[in-house]
Amino acid sequence: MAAAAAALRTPARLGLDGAAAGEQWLRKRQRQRGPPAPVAVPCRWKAAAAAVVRCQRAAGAAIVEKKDASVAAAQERGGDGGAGPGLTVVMKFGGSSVASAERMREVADLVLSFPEERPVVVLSAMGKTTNKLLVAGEKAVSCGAANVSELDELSFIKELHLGTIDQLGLDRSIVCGLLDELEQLLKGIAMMKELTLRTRDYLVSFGECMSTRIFAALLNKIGVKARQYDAFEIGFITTDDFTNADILEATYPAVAKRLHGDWINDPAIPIVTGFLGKGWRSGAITTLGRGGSDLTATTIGKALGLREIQVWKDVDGVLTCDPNIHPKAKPVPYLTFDEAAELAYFGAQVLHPQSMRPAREGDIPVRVKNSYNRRAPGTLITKARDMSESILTSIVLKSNITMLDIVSTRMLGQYGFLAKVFSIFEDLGISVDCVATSEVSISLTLDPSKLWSCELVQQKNVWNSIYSFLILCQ
Ligand SMILES: Nc1ncnc2c1ncn2[C@@H]1O[C@H](COP(=O)(O)OP(=O)(O)O)[C@@H](O)[C@H]1O
Ligand SMILES: N[C@@H](CC(=O)OP(=O)(O)O)C(=O)O
Repeated sequence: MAAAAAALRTPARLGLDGAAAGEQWLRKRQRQRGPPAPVAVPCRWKAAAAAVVRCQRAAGAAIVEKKDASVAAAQERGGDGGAGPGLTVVMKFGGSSVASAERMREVADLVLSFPEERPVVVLSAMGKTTNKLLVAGEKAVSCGAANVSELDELSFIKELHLGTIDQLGLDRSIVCGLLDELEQLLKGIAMMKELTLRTRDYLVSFGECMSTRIFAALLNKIGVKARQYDAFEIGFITTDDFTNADILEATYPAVAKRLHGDWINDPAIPIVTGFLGKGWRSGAITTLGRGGSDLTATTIGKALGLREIQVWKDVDGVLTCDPNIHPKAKPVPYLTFDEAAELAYFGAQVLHPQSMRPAREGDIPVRVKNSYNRRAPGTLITKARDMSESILTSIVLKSNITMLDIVSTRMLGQYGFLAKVFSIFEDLGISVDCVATSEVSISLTLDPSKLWSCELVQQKNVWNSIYSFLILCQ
């Protein structure tokens, strides 16, 4: 892998210094683009705006609504993902892909190596920035406001971002305001001696806000017009479940309207923050759960009805198992949305568990590729695939499972027993992963992220309801 990456970094291939690659790309783009077309169906957007209002009045309904207004609108627009003037693909780059100045250059080169595409770029925070921000927040709770400036993690984040900007020859002012704001926030946490989930989301948002600003500035410097967007400012509307928010249906028309409208009026590659949204009730910054930039990418793909969603990682696609467990894991060439969703849900860290949903709903292929080894074919995820040869697709390991065994002879020949058990979990809002039953027992595994994020395990009444049910069963 190191050899492949080194080969791709030759100056001839990069060609970024003289802005030649950028200018070449721009010229080709202008030849292909032709005259800008108006937004084809303005009445659709009025319908979408009405949907936003409905969502604000009844969030619950908005969460469960499955209607695909944005997909229909995008398709009716004449297929922005086709040969028309619109954007064609999403290219999402994870933290490992943009971990340094050298990696940012490499990714810029990679984006420009597809001159036939009109991409939307989604970025995660640089390298391990999100983890560092979280540790800084934890430390700030007890370190005292006077000591915040000395936190190792804050110094690391400052050095990483300012160092990257210097190496790329950009202006430090791109992130100076954000770094000051970050330090102020950490001082606020230190003064309050508390780090709420809401503050945690605000805190980690600095990672994506900085990486996207740096990358957009890099593209502009090399002569490729790019425009940075904070997802929470362009219509990514979510539930107010801080650290694990769900995207609301109103997001699709809002995001499509903004990105498509800007592109038509003044074409520039959109560079969008992954992972972030805006709580519909609180108006505060939310996050989509760890690894949530994948979901940002598929949401944009569906919103704009794009041709393809590309998710660029540091591995050759979805592998037959976690390479940290078995280094000889092999890439899986094809997967269905359902298989990928299941793998992600049951622990394959490579994709965000919810990320397949928008892609499946919009029927947009997802390609998982390696930004360190771009020639590797990667994994193509689509609605259906040839299953005739497949025996075992991939193996995942999910640790920290909470398992509950309910054993009672009162189940024998009875009806409604399972219904009673599951109604308790429904009341408590606990998601059940796996179920096995026999005539006298039920074994359940519970989704740990929901358990811990809701802090349900600490609520006595939860366990009281389960215990009293178990006693009833005896
Ligand atoms: N089945 C799997 N296939 C591929 N990668 C996996 C799998 N299970 C776990 N991983 C891990 O997921 C990592 C890629 O996901 P992630 O770190 O979220 O990437 P990024 O930050 O680039 O989006 C890989 O480096 C690998 O260690
Ligand atoms: N930066 C966030 C969001 C994300 O998607 O990251 P990555 O693409 O590097 O997994 C995280 O670390 O969770």
